[in-house]
Amino acid sequence: MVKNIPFTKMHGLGNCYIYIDLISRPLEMGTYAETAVKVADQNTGIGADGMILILPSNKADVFMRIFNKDGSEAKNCGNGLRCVAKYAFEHNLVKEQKFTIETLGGIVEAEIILAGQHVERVTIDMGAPILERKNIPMAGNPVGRPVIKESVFLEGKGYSVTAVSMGNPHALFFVDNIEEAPIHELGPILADTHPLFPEGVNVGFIEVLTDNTIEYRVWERGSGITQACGTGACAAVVAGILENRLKKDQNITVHLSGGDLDIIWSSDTEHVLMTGAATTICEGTFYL
Ligand SMILES: N[C@H](CCC[C@H](N)C(=O)O)C(=O)O
Repeated sequence: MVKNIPFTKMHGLGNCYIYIDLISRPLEMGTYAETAVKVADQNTGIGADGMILILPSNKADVFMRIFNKDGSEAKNCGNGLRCVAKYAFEHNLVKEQKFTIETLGGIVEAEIILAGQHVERVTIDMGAPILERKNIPMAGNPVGRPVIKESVFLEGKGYSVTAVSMGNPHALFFVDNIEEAPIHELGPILADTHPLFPEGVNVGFIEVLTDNTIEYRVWERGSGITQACGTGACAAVVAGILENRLKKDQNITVHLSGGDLDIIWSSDTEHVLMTGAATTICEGTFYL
């Protein structure tokens, strides 16, 4: 029996997902991973980088679950959090401009920034980055230490990598020219099945432009190259600070293919704050 599933397609700087509100309209959808693959397909589905579910939570105001294009579930999604926040506020799932969102990677705080009555931007307090090797997770030793500018040998070439988790894993490579970043060489081999990252990894490349602006590009675990990655932008700023290329407590503008994010790593709280746009593209019904 075909099921009609209402959805909202939204994007954060071009990183688009199919959002399904299971608070306003609880419904049985079968396996989420299979549905994510189906709706994300640009030929036989709606077309997106994945699917995001908005669910009730008993720990926060709402619960976000995020599935990549390949059906794999991630523990966090920065662009998704800003869009969930916008959706929840605009659909009266929350009453205040500040509220909490549960993710599999922990609970974050969202703050809606209004322009008149319009939700223009959203700030997410992403919490503290996770730096211990074993918690990225990344293979090798010492398990209890951060991975900063570690030499790795991949596909016959030497690279220097810093690893950061924002609830989901990121491998960060600094390059002199973002246009020449080896994204097609390293993305496919590292993102999903490399033994160095037992749960896969989002592969990010950064060019530092000034002491408060960087360019960032990404090959995402489970989705490939996307226009933007919010957790990746946060991880890139953290890696830049760990490598003494950027400074804490300073707003860093991250230029992504789809637009800019403002990121600060606060030394007071050790939390990373991410601010940026969230945009609704369309609403509709798909048939499952
Ligand atoms: N591909 C990521 C999830 C989506 C993250 C990204 N789209 C963001 O905005 O943070 C992973 O498997 O960890």
